[in-house]
Amino acid sequence: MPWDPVRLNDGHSIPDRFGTWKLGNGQSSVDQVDQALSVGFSHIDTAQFYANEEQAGIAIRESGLARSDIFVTTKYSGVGGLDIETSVQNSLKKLGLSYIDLYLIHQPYLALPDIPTTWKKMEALKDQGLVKSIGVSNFEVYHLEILLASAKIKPAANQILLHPYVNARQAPLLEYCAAHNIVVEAYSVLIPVTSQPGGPVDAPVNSIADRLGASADQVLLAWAKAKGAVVVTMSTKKYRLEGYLAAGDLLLTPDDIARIDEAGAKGLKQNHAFAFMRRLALVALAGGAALGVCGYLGIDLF
Ligand SMILES: NC(=O)C1=CN([C@@H]2O[C@H](COP(=O)(O)OP(=O)(O)OC[C@H]3O[C@@H](n4cnc5c(N)ncnc54)[C@H](O)[C@@H]3O)[C@@H](O)[C@H]2O)C=CC1
Ligand SMILES: O=CCc1c[nH]c2ccccc12
Repeated sequence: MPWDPVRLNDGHSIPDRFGTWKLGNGQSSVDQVDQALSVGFSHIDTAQFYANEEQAGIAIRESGLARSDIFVTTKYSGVGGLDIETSVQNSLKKLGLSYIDLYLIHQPYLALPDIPTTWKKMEALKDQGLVKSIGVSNFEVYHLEILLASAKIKPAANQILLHPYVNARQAPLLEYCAAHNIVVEAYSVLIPVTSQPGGPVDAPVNSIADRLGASADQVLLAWAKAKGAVVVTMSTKKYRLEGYLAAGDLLLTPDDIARIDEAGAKGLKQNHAFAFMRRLALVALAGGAALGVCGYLGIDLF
């Protein structure tokens, strides 16, 4: 049973998720997107920067799915210093589509010369029918405050980093987005099993996974869903993609979520301590090296 589509503030809906960044591992990008669509994903998340819009377009056409059954997100990433108007036309051409479902500003620093001017350009794309919905990515509360102060059209979504180790830091942003009816899309939700395994989140996630007969990645996806986010994830492996879709059925209890949140917050403190110790070690090393050089050169420091 796939995850339920989420309603955006402009009346459109955003369906099941899949990302396309860093496709590889021997399988062509076309095959990977093809595989995701055949497994049941209907949302392709790409970006100007990912340089795989053409492959995503081929896979969409090869899938034989109706355009209305696929939701395509792409992003203005500032590639080549091109402006938004030229970038969106290039993305449409590469994707082979007449419209994009959701167009995002990839990072706030790309909103040049400023956020209000850039957002006006985004609104014009929607008015022209080139994109159905417009949104942002990696925007923090103060970026959204600037944007909303002059916006005629609210951003439909904000795609942000969200996993248990950044949950506490991102909580005010999640609250702000909820209060303004902006859907949060979460990326890198699986960090505790990909690049930061072995941290305090592992114990609750694994014990919840055992109880539910699920995998750790499924529990993390269900955790992000419970936070109200639409998850953007990916895998080159078919069994993982199927597992991601099945995670839509996992029901975490409030206690499960609290345990993961608490463990995630501990991880942040440990990371600070680790970063401090690493900085201390680097200073000691640099000091030692400087003393050594001075000694070698015969410079008397004391
Ligand atoms: N807007 C933005 O700035 C960003 C957007 N994104 C989007 O989000 C998508 C997903 O981003 P990711 O960081 O890759 O997300 P992710 O945290 O969902 O990780 C996906 C990776 O986890 C691996 N994985 C899954 N289960 C695993 C397990 N049990 N053990 C080890 N590895 C496992 C998968 O094979 C895959 O490579 C991207 O493809 C892109 O579309 C990603 C980063 C930034
Ligand atoms: O999406 C993943 C990488 C990424 C995050 N922000 C930017 C901005 C411009 C290009 C790539 C990215």
